[in-house]
Amino acid sequence: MNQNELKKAAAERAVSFVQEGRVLGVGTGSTVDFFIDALAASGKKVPACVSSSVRSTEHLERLGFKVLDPNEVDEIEVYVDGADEIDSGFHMVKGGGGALTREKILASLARTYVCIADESKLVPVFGRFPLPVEVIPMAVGVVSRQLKALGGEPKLRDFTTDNGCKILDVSGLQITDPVALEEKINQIPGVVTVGLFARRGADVLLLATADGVKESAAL
Ligand SMILES: O=C[C@H](O)[C@H](O)[C@H](O)COP(=O)(O)O
Repeated sequence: MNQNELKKAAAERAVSFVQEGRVLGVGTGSTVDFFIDALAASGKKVPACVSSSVRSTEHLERLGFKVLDPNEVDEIEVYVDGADEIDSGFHMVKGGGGALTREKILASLARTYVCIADESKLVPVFGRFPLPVEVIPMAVGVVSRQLKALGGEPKLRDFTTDNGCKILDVSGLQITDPVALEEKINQIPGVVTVGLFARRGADVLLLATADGVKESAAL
């Protein structure tokens, strides 16, 4: 199976976690695109979704789903999203698609976070994928200097987020304590969100491997 087939397999398995009659949280990315298609094909009755990006909202609406503003929702039963890297503690690096801030907001509203990924995303230690940091545009310079002081090499992505902000992709960081680093980077003035999801990681991991989709729950 190639990587897209694995992503699709994980996405299709996630449909079984969707609770009919409850608002569903939907993340962003190529794996989530497969999930949205699989959900539509399943015929499951979802009264409404909340989405972490314009891209996913448009995809959902095209397939006939109602999408609510998160301000209209107090809690999401299940949130389905992908990851760029995930470790054995179900912490994640996210933001390859630039949707990290809205993803973190939806994750905070969710009772159950279901992460869907192919096996290449499971890592012993974060760092292979550059860490995305969403930044207020006028703070790109100052935040870059602070990230360099932490040992990182920030690179400005040629991209503007749905929130009108910029993204610094930071390589070279030693991410041995994801919870501590998430807090530290979030405290830099000008940072909107760091793409480390450590304080609130996933609850369920659906990891697609050559031997099938492996399902595990956080301890
Ligand atoms: O901003 C995007 C998200 O964090 C995605 O969940 C992440 O980049 C994984 O994307 P993909 O499913 O395309 O590998």
